[in-house]
Amino acid sequence: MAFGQQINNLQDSFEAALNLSSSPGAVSTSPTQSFMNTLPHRISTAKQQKALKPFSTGDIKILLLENVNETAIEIFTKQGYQVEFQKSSLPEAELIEKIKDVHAIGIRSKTKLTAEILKHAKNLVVVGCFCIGTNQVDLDFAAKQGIAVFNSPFSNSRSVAELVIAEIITLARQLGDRSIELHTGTWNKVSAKCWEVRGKTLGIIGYGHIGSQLSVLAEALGMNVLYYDIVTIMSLGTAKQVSTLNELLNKSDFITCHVPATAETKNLLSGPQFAAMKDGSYVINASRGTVVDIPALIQAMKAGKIAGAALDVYPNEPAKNGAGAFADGLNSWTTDLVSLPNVILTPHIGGSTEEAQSSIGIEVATAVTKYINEGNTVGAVNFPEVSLRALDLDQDNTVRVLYIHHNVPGVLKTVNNILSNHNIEKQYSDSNGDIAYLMADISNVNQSDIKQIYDELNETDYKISIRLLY
Ligand SMILES: NC(=O)C1=CN([C@@H]2O[C@H](COP(=O)(O)OP(=O)(O)OC[C@H]3O[C@@H](n4cnc5c(N)ncnc54)[C@H](O)[C@@H]3O)[C@@H](O)[C@H]2O)C=CC1
Ligand SMILES: O=C(O)C(=O)COP(=O)(O)O
Repeated sequence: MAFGQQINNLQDSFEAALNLSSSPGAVSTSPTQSFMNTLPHRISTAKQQKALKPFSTGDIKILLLENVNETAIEIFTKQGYQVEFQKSSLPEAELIEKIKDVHAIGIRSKTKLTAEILKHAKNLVVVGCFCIGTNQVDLDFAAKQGIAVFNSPFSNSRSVAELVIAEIITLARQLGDRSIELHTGTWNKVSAKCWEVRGKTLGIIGYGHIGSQLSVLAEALGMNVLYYDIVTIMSLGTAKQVSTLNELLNKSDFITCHVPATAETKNLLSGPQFAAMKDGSYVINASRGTVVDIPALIQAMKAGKIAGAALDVYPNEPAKNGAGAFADGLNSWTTDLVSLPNVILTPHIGGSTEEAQSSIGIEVATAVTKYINEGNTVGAVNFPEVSLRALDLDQDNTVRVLYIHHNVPGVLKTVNNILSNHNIEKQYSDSNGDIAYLMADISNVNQSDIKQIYDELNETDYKISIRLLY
């Protein structure tokens, strides 16, 4: 089949690019490591009770939650990692138990990795968010623990944009209501308050990956597009950026949100914003459940101000699929919302297509693997982006030093002094806020040197986490 073949080719090319062959050895530690770690490549900071020995991919444990795509499972399994897969997210207590043991975790939008949970993650080096949003992870806390976080910044943006196009027409033609009526035997052929979308104005809040794709698709349908964003962005097609949210609200027939969940976007659309919209306008939210104040939306709909709404995301979302999962008081307004006409409710499926999930699986699993095997952080969302070309395993006695540290003066001098008896073949260092990351390949290192280098680096005050790959 053409689609399947395309996916396989994509995976092949990713793997070719990665050259995911055997892994170097490694030792590592971080201040949060338990006194006595159980894994061969982790040694205690205080007492080096484990012999330093080459790292084996077979020791790496990965927990995959929320039905992460099989493309990711394949990549991790091929590496020889130990992979545990769960279809849903986990209750907090179970997550804490499981996260204590693993080196990598793969999640989607549902699993919250708060500081409270991450502080139990004694062996964790990397989080893979198999989605776009990363608001579910405490990124700063993770960085301070030396845990890199990766996501897939655009693999599902087209899927979301297409869903929103479908919703615009569905709302304009009241398709949801007509379909429900006919399912229950009622023939209701009406044209009142049903519209073409051609010539109408779409107002996009957040003109990023999704908002800008949507803009192109909407223009192809003959819509005029306005957008509001906190940064100035060049428009695609003939879309126009407006300088205030209010201007967008006043002028648009359809308003759709594509912003991240931040303190600033919480209840971005609430009572005053609904009041500022044109009478009979439509509201769409496929970003995050915090962005639209749903009780205020219900009020505006009951008052006849808003003619329809499509929601894909909610402040509280069920942990797993199943009858009754949404209607059981998870959110106080559910009964009110479902009783309104022309409201489309979808269970956070904006990015849920075969194409998106497959390519997200490949992209994030590839980044996570490159970090575990090579220390490469290109694409990390909470770390400095550092990369050196793959370690040459044929070159004897070469060690890659991965040194994550607090971003303070004097670190390079100290670290290079420690490495100075060896030839530094390559070195790269970068910082991101309080966190900095140094990667160096050094040659002519024997087994006893490895231990000494490790011990000396481990004594430095500003280290967060150290791994030596060989
Ligand atoms: N329903 C679903 O299944 C999915 C939902 N999403 C959500 O959609 C959001 C947007 O995704 P992308 O377009 O890929 O993100 P993006 O980062 O490419 O674009 C977000 C845009 O919002 C702008 N922005 C941020 N704060 C703003 C504010 N206060 N007011 C106006 N604009 C603001 C940014 O400047 C940026 O241009 C994600 O953060 C995620 O939460 C993403 C994928 C799937
Ligand atoms: O990519 C995102 O941010 C999404 O919201 C999609 O989330 P999901 O992978 O469907 O849990």
